[in-house]
Amino acid sequence: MDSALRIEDVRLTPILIKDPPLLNTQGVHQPLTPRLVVEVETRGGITGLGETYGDTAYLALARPLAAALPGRSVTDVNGLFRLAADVCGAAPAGVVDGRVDAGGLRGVRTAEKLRLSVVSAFETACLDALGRSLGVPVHALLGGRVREEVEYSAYLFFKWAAHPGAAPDAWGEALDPAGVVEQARRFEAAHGFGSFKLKGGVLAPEREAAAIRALAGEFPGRPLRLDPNGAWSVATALAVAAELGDLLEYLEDPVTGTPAMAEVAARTDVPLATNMCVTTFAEAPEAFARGAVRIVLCDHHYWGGLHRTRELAALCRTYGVGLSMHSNTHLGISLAAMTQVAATLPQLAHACDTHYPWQTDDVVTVPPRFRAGRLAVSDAPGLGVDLDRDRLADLHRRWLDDDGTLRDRDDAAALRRARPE
Ligand SMILES: O=C([O-])C(=O)C[C@H](O)[C@@H](O)C(=O)[O-]
Ligand SMILES: [Mg+2]
Repeated sequence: MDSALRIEDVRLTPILIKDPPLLNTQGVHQPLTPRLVVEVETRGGITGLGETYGDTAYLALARPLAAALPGRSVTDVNGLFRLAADVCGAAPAGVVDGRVDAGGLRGVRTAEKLRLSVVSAFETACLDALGRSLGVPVHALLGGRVREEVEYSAYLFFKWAAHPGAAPDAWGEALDPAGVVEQARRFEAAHGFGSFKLKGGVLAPEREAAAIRALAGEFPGRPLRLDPNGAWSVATALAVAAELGDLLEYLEDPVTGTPAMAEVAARTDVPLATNMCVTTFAEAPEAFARGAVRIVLCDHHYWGGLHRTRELAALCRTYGVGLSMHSNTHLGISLAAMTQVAATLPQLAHACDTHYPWQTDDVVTVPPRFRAGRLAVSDAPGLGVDLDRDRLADLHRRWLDDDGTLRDRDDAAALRRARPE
C-alpha cells in the first residue's frame, strides 16, 4: 500500500449556516442550521472533503471515528463501515426513540441511520482524497460518468417572509398558490430549473393541490412533484391523486409507512416516490414486494455514501423501481458529491432535489452555478471543490458562539418558539 495514501489527520468542523424560514409538516427551518465538514488529510499532504448533518448526535459518532482513522488508507472505504460499527458505539441516549427524524424527515431515527450518515461524509472525504492523489475525479472511482451534466429540480416551499424578529429575506412570503408560482418563476429565472417539487404537508391539502394546479397553469407540461412528508391519510392522498392525476410526475410520501403507501399505490395510477418508507436496505424488500413505491429517492448522506448509493441503484434496477435523489439543507461539498454520484447512475431518470439555491452561506471557494437547471459534472481531481478556510472559520465561530439552542435542528421547536400559540 502506498504510504502516501495513509491517513495522517482527520479534522471535524461543526458549523452553523443560515437557512430561510421554510415550512414543512414538522414546523419551520431554524434561522441557523448545523452541518459538519470532514477533512481527511493523507501522509502525502492531500486533503479530502466531506459534509453531513452536524447535530450533536452526529458529532458524538463522528469524533471516535475521526480518532480511529489515522494510519488507515483512504482506499479502504469498505473498512470504514466495520470500523464505525466498532468505534462509534450507541447513539447518544434520547435521540433514537421512534420519533421521525426532525432534521431529515426521512422516516424514523435509528442508530444505524445516524451512523451511516456520519460514515457517508468520511467515505466522501476518502474518495476525494484518493481522487486528488491519483489525479482523477470521484466519478472515475465509481466506474465513470455516464452523463456530462446532472439535472436538478427547483425545490419550492411555503415560507414566511422572515424569521421572527428578522428582516424579510430576498424571497419573501409564499403562503398561497400565487406565492408558490412567483417563487417558481424566480427559481426558473435564476437557475433555469425545468422541473419543480413543492414541499407540502403545511397547508390544507386542497390549498396544496391548488398550488400544483397553479404551477401547471404557469409551466404547462413541466414535471411537478408534491411531497407532504407522510402527513396525509390514505383517503386524502387518494383524493389529491385523483384531482391532480396526470399533472404529477410523482407524489412523494403522501402517507406514512409501507402498508399505507401500498394501500394508496394500489388505488391510483399516480407514481408514488419515497424518502421516508425506504431509507435503508432492510426496508426495501417489503415495500417493493407490496408495490408501495415506484421511485426511491437516494441520498448519499443517509444511505451511507457514494458506493452504497450505487448499491441502492442496482437494487432498484433489479426490482424495476425508479430512482430520484433527495436533499436536505446542504452546502457545496455535498452538492459536488451528489453530482459526482448522480453522474454515474444510468437509470437516474428524474431531476435531483437540491436545497442549495436556498443557502446564502458556503464553504467552497467557487460556488457551483446551475445552467438550465443543470450542473456540469466536474472532471477535476476528486470532488472538484476547494475549501474556503476563512469562511469555514467564520461559520465555525457561529457554532461556538451559539448557546446550544441551534446546534440541533428541530423544526417543531423552531415553530413553537416563533408561534407559541
Ligand atoms: O424530500 C424530503 O422529504 C425532504 O426534503 C425533507 C427535508 O427535510 C425538507 O422537507 C426540509 O428540509 O424541510
Ligand atoms: Mg420527500
